[in-house]
Amino acid sequence: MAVCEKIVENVIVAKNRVLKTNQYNQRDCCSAAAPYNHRNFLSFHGGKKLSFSQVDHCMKILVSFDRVLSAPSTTAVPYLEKVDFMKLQNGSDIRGVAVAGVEGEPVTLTEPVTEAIAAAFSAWLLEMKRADASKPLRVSVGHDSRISAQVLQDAVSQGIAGAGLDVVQYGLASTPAMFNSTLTEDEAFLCPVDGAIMITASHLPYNRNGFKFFTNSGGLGKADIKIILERAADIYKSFTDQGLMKSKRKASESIKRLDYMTVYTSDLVKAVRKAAENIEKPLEGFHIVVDAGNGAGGFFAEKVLQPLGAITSGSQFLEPDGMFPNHIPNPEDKTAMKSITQAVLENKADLGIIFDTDVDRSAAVDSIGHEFNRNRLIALMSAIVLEEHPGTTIVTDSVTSDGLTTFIEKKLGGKHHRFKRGYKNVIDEAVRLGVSDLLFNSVGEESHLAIETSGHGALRENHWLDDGAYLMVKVLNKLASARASGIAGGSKVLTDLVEGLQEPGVAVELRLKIDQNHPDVKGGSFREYGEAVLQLLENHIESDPKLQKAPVNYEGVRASGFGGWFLLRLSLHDPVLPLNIEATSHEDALKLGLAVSSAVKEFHALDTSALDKFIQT
Ligand SMILES: O=P(O)(O)OC[C@H]1O[C@H](O)[C@H](O)[C@@H](O)[C@@H]1O
Repeated sequence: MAVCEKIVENVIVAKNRVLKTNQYNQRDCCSAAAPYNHRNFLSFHGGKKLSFSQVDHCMKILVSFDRVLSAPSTTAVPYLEKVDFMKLQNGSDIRGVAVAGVEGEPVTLTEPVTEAIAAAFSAWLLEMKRADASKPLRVSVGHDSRISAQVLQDAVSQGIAGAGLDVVQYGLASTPAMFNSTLTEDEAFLCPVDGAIMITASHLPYNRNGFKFFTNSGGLGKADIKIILERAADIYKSFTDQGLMKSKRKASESIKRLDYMTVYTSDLVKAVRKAAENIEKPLEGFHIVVDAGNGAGGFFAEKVLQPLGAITSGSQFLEPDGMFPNHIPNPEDKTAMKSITQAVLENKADLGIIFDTDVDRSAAVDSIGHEFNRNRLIALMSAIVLEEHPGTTIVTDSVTSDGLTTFIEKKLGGKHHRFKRGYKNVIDEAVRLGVSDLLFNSVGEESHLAIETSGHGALRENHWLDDGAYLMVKVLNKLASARASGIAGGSKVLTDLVEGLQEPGVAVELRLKIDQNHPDVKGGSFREYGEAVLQLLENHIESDPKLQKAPVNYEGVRASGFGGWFLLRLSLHDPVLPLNIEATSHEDALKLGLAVSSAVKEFHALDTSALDKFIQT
């Protein structure tokens, strides 16, 4: 165990160095949170995974070390570090670094920060629901498979309990299940809850984490997240040792734990059975492999597919592992798609299904290895939805292909509304189209599907819930109903649905970074700088007869030419201008790349190396 002694020594040195921030954890070393922090830290100390017995041995030493250090103070908490809460906003989510050890990425999502955010959400919820004191509001808390999940779950629970609300912990859960818990009517499961918090950073690396918030009206938007973070900053400043201990005590006395995923998964099972005229096992005999990428989606094989009769052997990476040792859990990721495709082919399966870490994104693979992700997933879902709702509008993100528009409009008879990037933007737009209320600036246009190339998708029939698992339920319904009506051939029915979709020979996304420290940007914002780049590009297009500006476009600059198109836009979150290019041939894609390159060359704070490299190949 010499290795443990060395590690413990390192941990103690590290803990001493960061004692100021760590005192939060050491207020009560006997709580569940303190040893868990160590387990978390130890398990991944130095980037190497230790065995369970090594971790246990180190834990014993460290817990006694904590006993010596912990001496609860009754004064204010001067050791809490200054935090820029607004930097934690990531569109309609909150994201930060929750695990130390990656160079240049200091921890921003500490436990006190997390507790303050949860307390701020609780205060926001109390106002929204205009709650009276007679019946405390309930908030459900779930998490994905990240290694920081337990620590943050404890801190979130303390924030909620400290604000006087009831906490219901679901443990490992999916993001859509958390939203669903605000809609489920089942008092035995303490549902519906008034608010839900999902602890996740989706497909981001292991050291990150974050929060998504829901009420029965859906996920919170940007404006509400801003309000919550502003309030969290005030709460954080006013923390006292006594107050923090009180919230911890309240949480330990009042937390309830429930297996809500059983309710959610049985809803999915019921949805497939209902579509199959109440056959108990409509997927009997189908061989379907699932790839959960070691995220939270492993439940789909055992709790959805198997009860429906499917064979799931060959499914992979179902067990949660927050280090994501096999591939990034993200259907947009090429390696991830290659992995599930290989699993389908090796197992001679009928279908493959892949999820991201928190199961709000998904994709599929047919029996011969064709991928249904990005434009092909949208085409497939559009075909399914347009059979049910002829003529309906399909709302998608901005990076969808021209071929998809032709497919939806000419082959399927629907309308393609290409909107902005961002799943929340896409869903909100689909809702806005359908609401017949002038106040919402509605156009009274029917839409049943809002979907992104990222694999996020929401259906009107499912409360506009952004749910990768429900998208796959629709795919399963199609498989089952085709067989019930005598069509053999397994997933060929799906492949046939997307026949005629024109696919580009070349499709790339190049991400051009804006250097915020460059003298050209200093003093201004990267957004302003990015807007200036886009403006100049637009002027270039107008003076170039070989390029045509897209007549309708909601973000960035999109133009057609050379048998293809490009879109340059500002990233939703980062100081980056993502450039998407699609063309029939590599030469044409290069011409499009060159057009962008020559337009933006004067912008010295824009790192065009990815584009330069593309052009040179
Ligand atoms: O604008 P980008 O940096 O390309 O990021 C855009 C993406 O950000 C997040 O991952 C959201 O979950 C996606 O809905 C969105 O499409």
